[in-house]
Amino acid sequence: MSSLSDRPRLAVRLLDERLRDFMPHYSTQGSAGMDLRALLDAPLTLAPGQCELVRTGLAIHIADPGLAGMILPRSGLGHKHGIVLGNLVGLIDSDYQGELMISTWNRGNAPFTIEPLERLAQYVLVPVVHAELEVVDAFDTSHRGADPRGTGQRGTGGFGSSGRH
Ligand SMILES: O=c1ccn([C@H]2C[C@H](O)[C@@H](COP(=O)(O)OP(=O)(O)OP(=O)(O)O)O2)c(=O)[nH]1
Ligand SMILES: [Mg+2]
Repeated sequence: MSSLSDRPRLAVRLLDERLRDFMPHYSTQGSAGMDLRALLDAPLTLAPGQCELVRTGLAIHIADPGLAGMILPRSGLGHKHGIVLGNLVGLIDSDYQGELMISTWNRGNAPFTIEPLERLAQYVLVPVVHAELEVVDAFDTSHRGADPRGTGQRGTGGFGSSGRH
């Protein structure tokens, strides 16, 4: 487990004073994400199929290109109420300095009301590796991997090429 001092320190701007009492945090020692709250002045009802961009009131400048942020749905809202993300996953660039916005989509079949400052989604910090693309004429043939039972070849097979069972 990383000690507090080992953790990357991210600069955060609070774009609304209400956030001062509602800073995102890891709710347990093992939490992967910090919940993001809906910065709303009044309850927002999303009709089935409706998608709205919801403010968080937070700008987080990650700065380190070896890191990125991800905005992910909360499983309870997604599974029980159909409240997920209009972009499915939000990817936050390390050089983004704007407000974190949550594209909130009611994919369910009943209206759902989001309350001001309700925890709406979660923010996960992830490592990123930048690649250099090198153009080649052909690839060495690829195999399924180190598993000795994996006798087949992958090659260009995909999209279910290995069957279902
Ligand atoms: O759910 C999201 C997704 C993105 N962003 C912000 C941060 C991110 O760094 C920026 C751009 O996101 P992305 O690259 O996914 O969107 P784009 O449509 O490619 O926009 P751009 O042309 O600005 O890159 O928008 C959010 O606030 N919430
Ligand atoms: Mg982009």
